[in-house]
Amino acid sequence: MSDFLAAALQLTSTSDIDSNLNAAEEQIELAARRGADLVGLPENFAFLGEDQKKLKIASSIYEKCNSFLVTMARRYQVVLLGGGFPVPAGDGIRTLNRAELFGKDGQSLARYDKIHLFDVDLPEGNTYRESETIVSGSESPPVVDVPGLCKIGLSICYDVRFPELYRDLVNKGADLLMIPAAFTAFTGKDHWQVLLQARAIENTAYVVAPAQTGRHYGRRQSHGHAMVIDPWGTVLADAGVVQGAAIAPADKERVERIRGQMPSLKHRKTELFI
Ligand SMILES: O=C(O)CNC(=O)[C@H](CS)NC(=O)CCC(=O)C(=O)O
Repeated sequence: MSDFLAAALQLTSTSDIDSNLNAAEEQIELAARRGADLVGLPENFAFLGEDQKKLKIASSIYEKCNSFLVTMARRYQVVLLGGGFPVPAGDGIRTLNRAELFGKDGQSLARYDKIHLFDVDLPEGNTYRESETIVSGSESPPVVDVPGLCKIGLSICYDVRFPELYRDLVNKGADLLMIPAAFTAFTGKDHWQVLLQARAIENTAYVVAPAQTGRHYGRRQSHGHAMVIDPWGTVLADAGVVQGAAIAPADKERVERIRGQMPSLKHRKTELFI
């Protein structure tokens, strides 16, 4: 039996760091009490506010996130993903947007700096220019074999639209794909669940997708629906639109079983494609 419970947490983060971290701890504790071994926090869990404010206090957000994640992993004995937090980029202005996985002892297991930046003008009027405040990561995301769980691959939010990133994670052995997000309400209603299920089905892998939900500041509103999806593409848990968690069992053997039933990864003709 190598079953474990995976929790995709859902938050409504604002520009108030302390209250965001308190809300995050509350959900981590609830998930741990329900028996979760793997717990994911969404993108922007510690701060979701105006870009200029974020840049001004970036190093303090980073310090707080780092010690928070180490403390929470140890306190609640969970493998914990900080799904996206700013890390000063070294140019004194912008930041990296980092996801980092911590073990139960608080050790850092893997980290990933978001590659694909959300520079999009949405038809509803909102404009996003992530590259104005964030430097793109320069390395493909990692896969880490977490003892007692499975091989976990990292990604962040907008990455979900780039299937080649997940194919790379699966080529590196991933059984489970972490997709922490702050998906917009506008794109989320049409794209979020479809994209997540597609990534799960085409890679025959679990998807654990923590999410932001509701109104954060100004017109910024997130879609919610944090999810756990199995390697067949079935949604095992959906957090709806309130703060909380989607919690469901994951199991390495189930990945192998479903890859046996639907061996599409084995039928690839990679030699025909660039
Ligand atoms: O703003 C920050 O502080 C940090 N970054 C985010 O929240 C990012 C960029 S605005 N959000 C997304 O990538 C949403 C993608 C999305 O919604 C889609 O692909 O449709």
